[in-house]
Amino acid sequence: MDGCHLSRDKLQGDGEGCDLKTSDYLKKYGVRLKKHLGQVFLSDDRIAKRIVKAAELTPEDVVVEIGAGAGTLTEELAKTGARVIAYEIDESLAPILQERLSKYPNVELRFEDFLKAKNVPEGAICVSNIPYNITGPLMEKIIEWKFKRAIVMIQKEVGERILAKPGKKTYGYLSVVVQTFYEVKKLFDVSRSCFVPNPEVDSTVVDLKRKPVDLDFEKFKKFVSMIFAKKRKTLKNNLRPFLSIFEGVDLSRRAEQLTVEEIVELYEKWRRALECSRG
Ligand SMILES: C[S@@+](CC[C@H](N)C(=O)[O-])C[C@H]1O[C@@H](n2cnc3c(N)ncnc32)[C@H](O)[C@@H]1O
Repeated sequence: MDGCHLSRDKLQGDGEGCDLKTSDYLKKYGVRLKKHLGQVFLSDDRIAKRIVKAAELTPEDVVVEIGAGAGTLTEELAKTGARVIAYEIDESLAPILQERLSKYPNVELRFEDFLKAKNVPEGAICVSNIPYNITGPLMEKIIEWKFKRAIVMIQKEVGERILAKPGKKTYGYLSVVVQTFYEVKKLFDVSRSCFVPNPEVDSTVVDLKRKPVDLDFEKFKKFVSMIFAKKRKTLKNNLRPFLSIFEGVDLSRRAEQLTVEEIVELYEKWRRALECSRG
């Protein structure tokens, strides 16, 4: 079959058959890909189209893309008419992005590290194929910037952790932190053969919808790290310095057995007690 095979649940590519636009641009500008920046680029714009379709963008929306790469996804976002702010840390990609995107006045390119970005519009929609080597810190940034929705392509195994329910082996810190702030849904898997170069892993596209939750994120992260510090130990063990706060609470379970709501309830108890003790 020519090109990437499209199926309902999984998009597969056959490498050579995929649209070579991305490779052509890289060749034209002599750009060498940087593994340490997680540079695996979509080589099939049908996947970019499918991601953008799922986002249901309108010209009134503000979209933030983390890691524009060679602009395959950015160009599809631009076509929706939404205001697109695309971050890219690697300035050597500027000639490609400028050639591909200069015809779209609704696109703003920001050549900076998204992890250090200061003026990200709060409450925007994030649509990104994110660099896999920094998925954890980027997910935390997505929460901090209060994106109202985030449609992100991530490594399949990380997707499983984000989507995991209590009692599953993959349920842990990342599942709890993300699911506290977002309703999470899997959209579809993408085969490794749809990227240049082919990564060693498959990908998943997940859809995150912001919940009306207002928590002190820094404190919450600290609490969740603490209860998952020794994953196989009970809450009693992990919360040892604070046992007096939890008198009368059953701490015989492990954090991985608790729902997100139960964890938020314990966190609120802990936070209130610490605030009271400080007067
Ligand atoms: C997985 S590639 C995706 C590229 C493109 N969006 C696509 O789908 O083909 C991730 C991109 O993020 C960029 N990147 C890595 N770390 C970054 C950071 N801290 N801030 C902004 N961009 C970053 C990389 O240079 C790379 O271009």
